[in-house]
Amino acid sequence: MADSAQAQKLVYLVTGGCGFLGEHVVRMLLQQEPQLRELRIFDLHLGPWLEELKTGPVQVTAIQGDVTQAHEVAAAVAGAHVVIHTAGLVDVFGKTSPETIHEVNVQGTRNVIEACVQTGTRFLVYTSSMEVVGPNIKGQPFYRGNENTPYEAVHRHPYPCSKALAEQLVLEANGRKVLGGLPLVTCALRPTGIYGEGHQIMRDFYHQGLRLGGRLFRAIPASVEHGRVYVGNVAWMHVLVARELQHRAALMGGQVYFCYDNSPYKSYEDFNMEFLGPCGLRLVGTRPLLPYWLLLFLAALNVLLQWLLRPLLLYAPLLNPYTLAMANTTFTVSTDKARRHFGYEPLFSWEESRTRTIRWVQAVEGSAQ
Ligand SMILES: NC(=O)c1ccc[n+]([C@@H]2O[C@H](COP(=O)([O-])OP(=O)(O)OC[C@H]3O[C@@H](n4cnc5c(N)ncnc54)[C@H](O)[C@@H]3O)[C@@H](O)[C@H]2O)c1
Ligand SMILES: C[C@@H](CO)CCC[C@@H](C)[C@H]1CC[C@H]2[C@@H]3[C@H](O)C=C4C[C@@H](O)CC[C@]4(C)[C@H]3CC[C@]12C
Repeated sequence: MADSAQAQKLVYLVTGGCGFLGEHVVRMLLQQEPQLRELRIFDLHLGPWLEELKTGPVQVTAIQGDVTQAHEVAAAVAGAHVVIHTAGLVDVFGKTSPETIHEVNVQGTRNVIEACVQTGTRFLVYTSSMEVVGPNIKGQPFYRGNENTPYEAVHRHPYPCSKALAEQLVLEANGRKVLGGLPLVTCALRPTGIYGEGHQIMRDFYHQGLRLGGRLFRAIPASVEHGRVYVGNVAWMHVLVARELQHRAALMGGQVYFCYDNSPYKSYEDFNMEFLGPCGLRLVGTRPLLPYWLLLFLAALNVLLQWLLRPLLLYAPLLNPYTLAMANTTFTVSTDKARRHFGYEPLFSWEESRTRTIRWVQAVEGSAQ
C-alpha cells in the first residue's frame, strides 16, 4: 500500500493507452492507483474520451506518438517512474506486413527499453501474450498449464514471433543500469484471449451473426478449450504488478505471469455465446457443421484471395490457417503465480465480467440500429 510520503508522487506512462486493453488500464490506474500524480497516455491515435479524464485530480497528459520513433518514445518516458508498455500491432489476419509488425512490436519495445535506460525510468511492465508460448505450429494442446509447464514454443506467424522476441528483450533488460546507476526492473504479463467492453472481434462475430439471421454456425468442436480473460482483470493485474514491482523487485524482476481470472474453460465459440446468446444469437450445431479438411481448404482459399485481391482491396477475413489452428487447439492456463508473487486476485467475478460484456454488446446493438 502507498505510504503517505509517496502519495500522489508518481508519474506513469501507458503506451498504447487508447487501445482496447490500454483504455481499461488507463481507467483502472485512475481509479485504483492512489500514488498517481501524472498519467501519460502515449498512442499513435488518441481517443476523444481522453478529454473527460482531464478534469480529475490526476494530471492526464495525452501524447500522440509512434513507438517506432525512438526520440518520441524517449521524450514521453523522460521523468516517468513506471512504464506500462501495451502498444502493439495485434494482427493475425494479414492486414499488416510482417515487417511492420516486427517494427512496431519488436523495435518499438526496444525503443521503450532504451528510453527507460537513457532517462532513468526504473520500472517497466510489458504486455506480452499467451502466444509467446503457444499454440505452436504443431497444434499441440496446452491443457491448464502454468508458467513452468514444458511446451515446445515454435512459431512461424509474424505476430507471435514478434511478441516472443519483444518479451525476451524486456526480460533480458531486467537489471540493466538506468541513468543514475540504479537497476531497471522489468516483467511481462501474458494474457490469454482478452474479452470485454471494446473487444473488436466480439463485435465482428456479433455483426456476422446478425447478418446470418441471428445464427452462428459451429466450426470448432466444443471439446477444444480456449483460454480467455476479462479485460478489467487484465487491466487490474497491470496496475497491481506495476505497483508491487516497486516493492518486490528481487522477486518479480525478470518474471513472466500469465493473466488469468475465473472465466470458464470453453471452446472459443461456446465462450462467445455466453455474451452473444443473451443478445439474441444462436450457435447452430452441437458438432462442427463442416469437416476440418473443408475448413482448412476454405482458410487456404482465403489466403489465396487475400493475395490476389491485395492490389485492389484489403481482404482480411477472420478465417485463415493460423486463426483456425488457434481456435482448434486447446490452450488454457491454470496458475496462481501472480497471486503468490504480488497478491493478485481478480477484481471482477465471472458473473460481473459476463454481465458487463453483455451490456456492452447490447449497447453495440443499440448504436448499430
Ligand atoms: N487482444 C487480446 O486478446 C490480447 C491478448 C494478449 C495480449 N495482447 C496484447 O495486448 C496489447 C494491447 O492489445 P489490444 O488488443 O488492446 O490491441 P489494440 O490494437 O486495441 O491496442 C493497441 C494500441 O497500440 C497502439 N499502437 C499501435 N501501433 C503503435 C505505434 N507504432 N505507436 C504507438 N502506439 C501504437 C494502437 O493505436 C492501439 O491503441 C498488445 O501488445 C497485444 O499484443 C492482446
Ligand atoms: C474458425 C472460426 C470459426 O468461428 C473461429 C476463428 C476464431 C479466431 C478469429 C480467434 C480464435 C483465437 C483467437 C486469438 C486468441 O484468443 C488469442 C489471441 C492472443 C492475442 O495476443 C491477440 C489476439 C489473439 C490472436 C486472438 C485473435 C482471434 C482468434 C485467432
